[in-house]
Amino acid sequence: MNGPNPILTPEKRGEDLDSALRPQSLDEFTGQAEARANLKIFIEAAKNRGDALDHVLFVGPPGLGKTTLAQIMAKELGVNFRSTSGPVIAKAGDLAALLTNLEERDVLFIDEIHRLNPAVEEILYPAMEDFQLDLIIGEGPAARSVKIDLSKFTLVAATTRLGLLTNPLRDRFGIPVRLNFYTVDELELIVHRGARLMGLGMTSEGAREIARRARGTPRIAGRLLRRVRDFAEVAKAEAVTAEIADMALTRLDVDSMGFDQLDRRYLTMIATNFGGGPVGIETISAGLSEPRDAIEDIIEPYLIQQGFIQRTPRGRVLTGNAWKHLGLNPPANLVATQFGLFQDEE
Ligand SMILES: Nc1ncnc2c1ncn2[C@@H]1O[C@H](COP(=O)(O)OP(=O)(O)OP(=O)(O)O)[C@@H](O)[C@H]1O
Ligand SMILES: [Mg+2]
Repeated sequence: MNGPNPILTPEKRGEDLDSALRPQSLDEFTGQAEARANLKIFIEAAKNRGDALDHVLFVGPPGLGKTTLAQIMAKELGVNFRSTSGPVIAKAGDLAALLTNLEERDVLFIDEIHRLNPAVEEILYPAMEDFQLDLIIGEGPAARSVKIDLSKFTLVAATTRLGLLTNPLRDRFGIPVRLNFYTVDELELIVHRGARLMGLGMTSEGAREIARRARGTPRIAGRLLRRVRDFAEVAKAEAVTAEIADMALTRLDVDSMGFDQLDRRYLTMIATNFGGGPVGIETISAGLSEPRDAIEDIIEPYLIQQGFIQRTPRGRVLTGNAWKHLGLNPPANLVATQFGLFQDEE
């Protein structure tokens, strides 16, 4: 198999599957403590003032809970939740239709806002700032501009790539929120909660094993949990033990670090074809036959966070951790610099 394993990628596929485990309130939401604490205060304050919450931008890798938090915010604010995504809004008129249908203080969620068409983005600026639409009606000499007042709404947007947002758009969000990979402890709680909701027996060791191998991502934890449940059921086990979890995850090709086949192909290719790097992203993309976006959005953030690769101006470089994990010998110059052999020899 060449492409990413659908169970293991943090990309959203079969979102309906995920939604059963989706937390429904800020208190039910595990992890992201800082973001949660801040949001709680801003929501409380907006509610007390009877005002719309300032616009919120969620930034972070796929599957960390951006959509979930956006839904929770509408619930906690007690307002309607309307949802769309950047690539779906083809023309300015599509966005205008959405905006004019919003009620006072509603939440409009725009996923993948970095993929908004520039003509659409133009009409979003005055909508966000002055709650007004500036529309051009008609074409040529008959064209005229009209202004339409909008309800005071809250735009909640999500992106995996802050760097792809234009500055004027980025500046219009009063509340930027960065989501980080979850700790193993947090994922363990999420696995326990998921197991409880599924009516599945779970030992702490079993939950820990799944949590350790979920790539810091609740969406992956949820998917691994479902597959582990299948194994547990077939084995007629009362509860998921570390052994059952390990057996299931090993079968799914999730290694001890939680890396899947694609992660390992990425690391192995840089090691064996490029001597550990530096190697450019385009070269990696061609070598793996995977789009550059997918590599930058899905594979690399976790490898960087775990200290397996570094992004340098000249390209990606494997660290000592990566060589060790692959069971390969790093080239001599890396040994010298990263393992501090020169100092040792003195
Ligand atoms: N803190 C959490 N606690 C428990 N489950 C969570 C948490 N965050 C996310 N999840 C689970 O992970 C799934 C994915 O979350 P969500 O769809 O919100 O991610 P996302 O950041 O919007 O991803 P994408 O960038 O791909 O849109 C949810 O369906 C939910 O079941
Ligand atoms: Mg989402």
